[in-house]
Amino acid sequence: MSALVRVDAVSKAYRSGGTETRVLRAASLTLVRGETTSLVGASGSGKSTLIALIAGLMRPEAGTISFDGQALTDLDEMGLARLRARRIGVVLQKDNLIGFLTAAENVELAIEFGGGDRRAERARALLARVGLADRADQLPRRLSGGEAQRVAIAVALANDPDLLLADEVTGQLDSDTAGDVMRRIFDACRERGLTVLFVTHNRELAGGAHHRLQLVDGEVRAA
Ligand SMILES: Nc1ncnc2c1ncn2[C@@H]1O[C@H](COP(=O)(O)OP(=O)(O)OP(=O)(O)O)[C@@H](O)[C@H]1O
Repeated sequence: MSALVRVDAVSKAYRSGGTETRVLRAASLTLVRGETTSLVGASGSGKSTLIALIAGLMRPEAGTISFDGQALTDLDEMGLARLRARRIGVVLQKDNLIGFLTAAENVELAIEFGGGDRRAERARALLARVGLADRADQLPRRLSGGEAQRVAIAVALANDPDLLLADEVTGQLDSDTAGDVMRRIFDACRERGLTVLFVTHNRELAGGAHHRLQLVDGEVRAA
């Protein structure tokens, strides 16, 4: 069991006005290479904060996060952006797509950021993989919620990342569509050796992961 990501004793608080909200207190976790990990926790418990820290979109106040042996604190903003573009796919609850670009163009842009070639061809192949070959030329507003999230998965997988971070990707979907979206994520994990961390409020979906974690009082525990 080798670790792709190690989060060690990470703390984070938000300050706005004169008040401080302490969200994470010495939170630690390991993401095992090629395996899925689910993260549950009450609303406001810090799940999105933890995802943002692992994605390098935010920095912790204390503690360390390492990705494939590299400490994120050793990277500057450009280094973090490059790491995200090439090795980490992120899918959020909604609004993952650029509204004035078609599904295919959204995927092509991600491939371009990652420095990839054969963009049009690869974008269509990725969309076909998530069952959307016939929706490639649609703008996001013409897609259903489930279709838009599947395009977002294609975007996140565009550069064949090592890690997929999925923050409540199925939160707004009915349970059949949610199951379908998660199945596609699990398939990618199996087929490509992708490592996945996904946040969900759905206990059944959480139970399908190799490893199950929960956030309680700012700490990560086994669920
Ligand atoms: N930018 C911010 N400024 C101030 N407080 C914030 C900020 N972002 C989040 N918070 C607060 O930090 C806490 C944790 O937020 P976070 O979004 O990480 O929780 P969550 O577990 O993902 O919640 P949910 O399940 O509702 O999405 C909440 O109390 C939230 O109000």
